[in-house]
Parts: sequence; structure tokens; C-alpha cells
Amino acid sequence: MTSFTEKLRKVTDSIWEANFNHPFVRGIGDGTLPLENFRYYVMQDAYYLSHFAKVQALAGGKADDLHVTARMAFHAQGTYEAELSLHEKFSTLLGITEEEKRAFEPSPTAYAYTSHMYRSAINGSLGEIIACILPCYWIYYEIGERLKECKPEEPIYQEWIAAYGGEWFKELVFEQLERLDQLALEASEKERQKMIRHFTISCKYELSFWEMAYTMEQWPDTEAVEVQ
Ligand SMILES: Cc1ncc(CN)c(N)n1
Repeated sequence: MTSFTEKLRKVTDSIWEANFNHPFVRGIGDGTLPLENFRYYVMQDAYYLSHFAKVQALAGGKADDLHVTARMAFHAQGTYEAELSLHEKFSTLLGITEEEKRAFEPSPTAYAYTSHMYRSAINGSLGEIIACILPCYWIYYEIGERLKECKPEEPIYQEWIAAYGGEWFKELVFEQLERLDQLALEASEKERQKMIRHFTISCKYELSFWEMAYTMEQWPDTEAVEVQ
């Protein structure tokens, strides 16, 4: 029998392919991505991850089972210790200054994606939240697997690939896949439909996030807007 997560993967396959083929992702693999774009990405992604960790913790608060609460807290800690510390390291290597960090503003896409996750965390069940945050785990895991054999010259890109192609990340991804399959079995049809919707929107936001970094997205220049 096809599992719920296998179905999710299948119905969103074209969005996944667009993620894999995005020039930002390909550019990490072959080393052609300008560091300026990666620098922009690191700053926006640090913002994204700091909210992702909070949503993981909020999901833990929705669990009936204390073991799941503890696991979600562990996942939030992993986001903080592993992923955000990697970004700290990249920030130093890329010369991102304290002043730049203070002046930082989330881009429209980073703001919208994190808002989408909070929406599921406030209104949704544990299953809905996991469905919403799963693309964040799963798409990066598959990208890590696909780029594993690539040898970009840039050491920062090598390290990024090694992080998402690593065993620690794989275990977390598979744990969440199993969890969501179990929650989907226990859920009503209406809840499963919401899970599919949250998951699909997040897959699209993952794609938008690459595009955001590739174009170094900015908010509209309000100076240029004439007030009538
Ligand atoms: C936007 C985004 N999505 C997923 C990941 C991988 N946790 C990430 N670092 N950033």
C-alpha cells in the first residue's frame, strides 16, 4: 500500500523537480553560484531557521504523547545547534558584519514562508504542522543526496552539501516521515486534505526561497511610490 508521504511526494513531484533544477541549487553543485547570492541566502535563511525552530517547538506543544514533545524539542535544538551554527560560521567566512545583522530585514518571501508555518502552528493539529514543515527537511535531504557527488571548488558550498547530505540530517527526515504517516492514518479525511495543502504550499515556498536568493529579492522601493 502507498503511504501518505509517498502520495505527498508524488502529487508535488513537478515542484520538487523545479527545486532540483533551480539555478541557485545547480550553482551550489557546480560552484558557479556567485558568493554574493549565497551571502544573501545565508542572512535570510538564518531568519527562516530561527522561526522554523520555534515552529518545531510549538509542534511539540501540540503532541498528545510526551515522547513526541521531547523529540520535537530535540529537533528544535538541532536546528539551533547544527544548522544555525553552520550559518554563523558561513557569516564569519563571508564577512557579514554585526552592523549588517542589525540592519537586516526579512525579504517578502522569507517573511511569507515563516508566516505560513506559524499559521499552521496556531490553527493546525500536530499532523498539519508536521506536514507544513516536512518539505523543509525532505527537499533539503534530497538535494543533499543529489549533490553529494558534486565537487564545487568553493569550500563553503562543499560544507553546505556535506551538511544536508549527512547521516544526522537523514535520521531526522526519516523520523518525521514515519511520524506523519502514523498521524495521517489517525486523521480524518478533512485533516488529511489540510496536510496535503500545507505540504504543497511549503514545497512551493522552498522553490520561491531559491528564486528569492537568486534574484536577491527586495521589498518595493516605497520612496518611488507616489502617495495620492
Ligand atoms: C528555507 C529552508 N528550507 C529548509 C532548510 C533546511 N532545514 C533550510 N535551511 N532553509
